[in-house]
Amino acid sequence: MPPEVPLAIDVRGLTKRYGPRVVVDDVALQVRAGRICGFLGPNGSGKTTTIRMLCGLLTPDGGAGTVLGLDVRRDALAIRRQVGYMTQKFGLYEDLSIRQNLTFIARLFALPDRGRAVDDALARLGLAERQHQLAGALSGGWKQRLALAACLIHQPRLLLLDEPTAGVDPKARRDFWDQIHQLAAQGITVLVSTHYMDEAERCHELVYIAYGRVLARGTEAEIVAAAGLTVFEVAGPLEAVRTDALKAAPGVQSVAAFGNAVHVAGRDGALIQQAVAPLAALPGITVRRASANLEDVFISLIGQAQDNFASAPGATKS
Ligand SMILES: Nc1ncnc2c1ncn2[C@@H]1O[C@H](COP(=O)(O)OP(=O)(O)OP(=O)(O)O)[C@@H](O)[C@H]1O
Repeated sequence: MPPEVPLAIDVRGLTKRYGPRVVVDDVALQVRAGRICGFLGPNGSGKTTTIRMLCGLLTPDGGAGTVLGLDVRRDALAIRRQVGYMTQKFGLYEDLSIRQNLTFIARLFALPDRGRAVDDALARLGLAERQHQLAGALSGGWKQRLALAACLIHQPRLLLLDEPTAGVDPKARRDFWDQIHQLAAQGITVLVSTHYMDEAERCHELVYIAYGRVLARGTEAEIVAAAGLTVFEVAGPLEAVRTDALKAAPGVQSVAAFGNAVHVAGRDGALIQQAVAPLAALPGITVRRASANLEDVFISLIGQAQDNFASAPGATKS
């Protein structure tokens, strides 16, 4: 990405406390215009809180920076007008039709030509034919599409999407991601939180947060490389494999099942090899070196974070 592309999000030191608990702790985020940045982390790690500070709905207790060139502390109202925020709950009126929901949002933004803005949003998301259906009667995938239409109606330059595909079927998720990539190609910046690894892989770049702190950032390849994990895949009749013993073995940071295999990962290659070597003697079991994937890395990072932060005063528990 050429450095002359402006930063749509450029914040540092972002911090939020609830009482004695620091739920977002010194977070820095930089996302260039037109990029799709995946925001990952376990439940309760501070993603929603960070997103709400970025769109001006929550005032940070610390930190500074800009969103779309506007001051994240001073210009909250102006930021809100240029940002599309999709919440986890979609925020639709179930007893209004698709069109009525969009008209309502267009009114909230006091858009000058409401009818046209609604028509454009309906057309863009393929909702025109269903415009008179009640939102409450739509399937999860169509609700999600309507929610995306609603957050695009004022033509925002930045989309903040908080777990937009939770509970949505694979076809609808694929359509959604195609749409997100089309929007990014038009120059719209997207910060999207997700728990799905296949969605993380569709992002241009990723930020991983746990206990309110950023633990990893970069492209998928950069994050995997930086983690420096050694991974062995143990496959075969896994009933014979004592995964609890594996988890407790020195140097093992994660043991995760993938279909008929488990991935055993850690940073110390020699220790990992030592842990898995005896398994190769079990009947039908094969042990081979594998490439680390994002999930291996994130499981390993959260394990380290638990050791480092979970017992710290004010730590958030997920
Ligand atoms: N208004 C509030 N008052 C007190 N604590 C809060 C408040 N809002 C959030 N928290 C706490 O802050 C922490 C971070 O919450 P947040 O919703 O930002 O996490 P998240 O990463 O979005 O989680 P999830 O993946 O489950 O959506 C959690 O421990 C949560 O309980």
